Amino acid sequence: MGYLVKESFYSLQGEGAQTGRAAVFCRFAGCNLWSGREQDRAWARCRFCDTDFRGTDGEGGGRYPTPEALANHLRALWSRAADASGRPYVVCTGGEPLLQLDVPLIDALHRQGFEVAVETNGTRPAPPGLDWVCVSPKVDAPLRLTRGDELKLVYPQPGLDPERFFGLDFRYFFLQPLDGPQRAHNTRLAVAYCKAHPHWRLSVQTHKWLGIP
Ligand SMILES: C[S@@+](CC[C@H](N)C(=O)[O-])C[C@H]1O[C@@H](n2cnc3c(N)ncnc32)[C@H](O)[C@@H]1O
Ligand SMILES: Nc1nc2[nH]cc(C(=O)O)c2c(=O)[nH]1
Ligand code: SF4
Ligand SMILES: [Mg+2]
Repeated sequence: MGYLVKESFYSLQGEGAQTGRAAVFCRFAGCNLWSGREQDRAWARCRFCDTDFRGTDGEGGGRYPTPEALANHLRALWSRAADASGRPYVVCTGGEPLLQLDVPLIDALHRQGFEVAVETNGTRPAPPGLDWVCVSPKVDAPLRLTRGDELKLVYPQPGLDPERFFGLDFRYFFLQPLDGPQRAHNTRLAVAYCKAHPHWRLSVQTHKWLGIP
């Protein structure tokens, strides 16, 4: 079967606690909360997605038949651009990466020297061995992954009170303004929330401002 990847690229982590860090991004195809088709968005369980994750037609996308094939490809993206001064860092995202990311792939990425991060909606348990886990809960989906490094909540989500998450086992708690037509308004709401509840920090999607992938 192999791993279905929409695209892969080298950039800077734009969001959360690792913002500004050089990273290879591996965007897996497919998600369990939305088909990725615009005509399905209105009744999807996650309706605000800012990402095209359908198919394998993006740059560096494709079907990678083995863990080694994908890990080698991602390491080549790193080595082509980075010197030896920093630890190779890969961010597995999507779509929903935990539909595909498994222990053999994590092991292959570690053998290539990578620190392995994941961006997940938290509806599936995480395989062991991940070095950085970012969970981004969605109001209409069950949260099964209740520990990790950062919890990054898109805000606001009507019916979802951030304080519901605050007892969970994470090192950082971020609010990320919901991007879309109301982004400016949502950013003001998130800023106000972080000022009133200082255990929350603001996560700005810096790559969108910088115009980088
Ligand atoms: C495209 S998702 C892929 C990973 C995973 N499926 C998830 O939802 O966490 C990557 C990150 O972008 C966030 N995101 C998606 N759409 C967004 C939007 N319209 N505004 C702000 N953040 C958004 C997600 O919540 C998640 O933290
Ligand atoms: N630069 C950059 N940082 C990111 N952090 C999370 C991303 C994602 O789409 O999961 C993302 C992305 O697409 N680009
Ligand atoms: S769970 Fe993540 S990838 Fe899936 S639709 Fe929502 S934001 Fe997009
Ligand atoms: Mg993104």
